[in-house]
Amino acid sequence: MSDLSAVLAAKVALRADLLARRRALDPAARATAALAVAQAVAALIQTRRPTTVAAYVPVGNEPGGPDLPQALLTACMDGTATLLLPVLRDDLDLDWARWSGEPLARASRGLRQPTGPLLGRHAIGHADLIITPALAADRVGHRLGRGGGSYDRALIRARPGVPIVALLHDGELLDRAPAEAHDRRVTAAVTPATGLVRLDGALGDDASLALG
Ligand SMILES: Nc1nc2c(c(=O)[nH]1)N(C=O)[C@@H](CNc1ccc(C(=O)N[C@@H](CCC(=O)O)C(=O)O)cc1)CN2
Ligand SMILES: Nc1ncnc2c1ncn2[C@@H]1O[C@H](COP(=O)(O)OP(=O)(O)OP(=O)(O)O)[C@@H](O)[C@H]1O
Repeated sequence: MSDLSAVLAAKVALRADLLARRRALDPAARATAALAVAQAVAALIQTRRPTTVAAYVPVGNEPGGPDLPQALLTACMDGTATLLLPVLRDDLDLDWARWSGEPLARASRGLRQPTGPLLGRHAIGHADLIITPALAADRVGHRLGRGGGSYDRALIRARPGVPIVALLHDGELLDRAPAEAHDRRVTAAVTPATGLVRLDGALGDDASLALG
């Protein structure tokens, strides 16, 4: 097997394992974990006082839970920051819309999305704090997503040096995760047990990895 197909196979196996573990989470523990993650991200917004936050709407068993956008909006409104949420394009790239609390619309893949005017793929470049979904991340910031490559594309447009924070369940911050050249790294993770963890294994390697 070539190195590349070994990495792809490792990603497929790890995704299946992580999704199965998420399905097995006890609902009460999941709700407690969601609250801990949402509170840690809200606290990060209150400390850093960003002007624009790009976040996401958790679906299914994803960390942060379904009420994450409202918790982040409340934290943003304290400091009058703008909250952007993703709108999945047909090509799996991400567009963005501002969200101020209006009802979210049901979309493909179980997603819930904002319905306001689309701001374009480059709107993520205005964010000074980016919150991403992930199935896992490792200590140097490699992020494993669902496999569409949406965030690999979107994060290329992030402003250099902006904190990029992946939200995880306990046990999803790994020592090492399989990674390919196109994988965009995150600079930090939040888990229910640890709160914010800086992933600085590649500091000095790329200024965009700094948590700031
Ligand atoms: N909440 C969230 N939004 C996101 C992502 C994500 O991973 N999570 N994405 C990351 O790139 C993009 C969308 N890509 C996605 C790819 C696959 C599935 C998916 O497998 N959905 C399940 C249903 C959800 C569940 O219950 O877990 C499905 O279709 O069976 C969802 C989103 C942009 N927005
Ligand atoms: N910059 C890019 N432009 C176009 N396609 C890309 C880019 N980056 C990654 N891809 C494609 O996306 C696919 C999935 O990549 P990968 O397995 O890293 O997704 P992921 O990060 O787990 O998913 P997601 O970001 O959607 O959560 C790959 O086939 C890859 O070729």
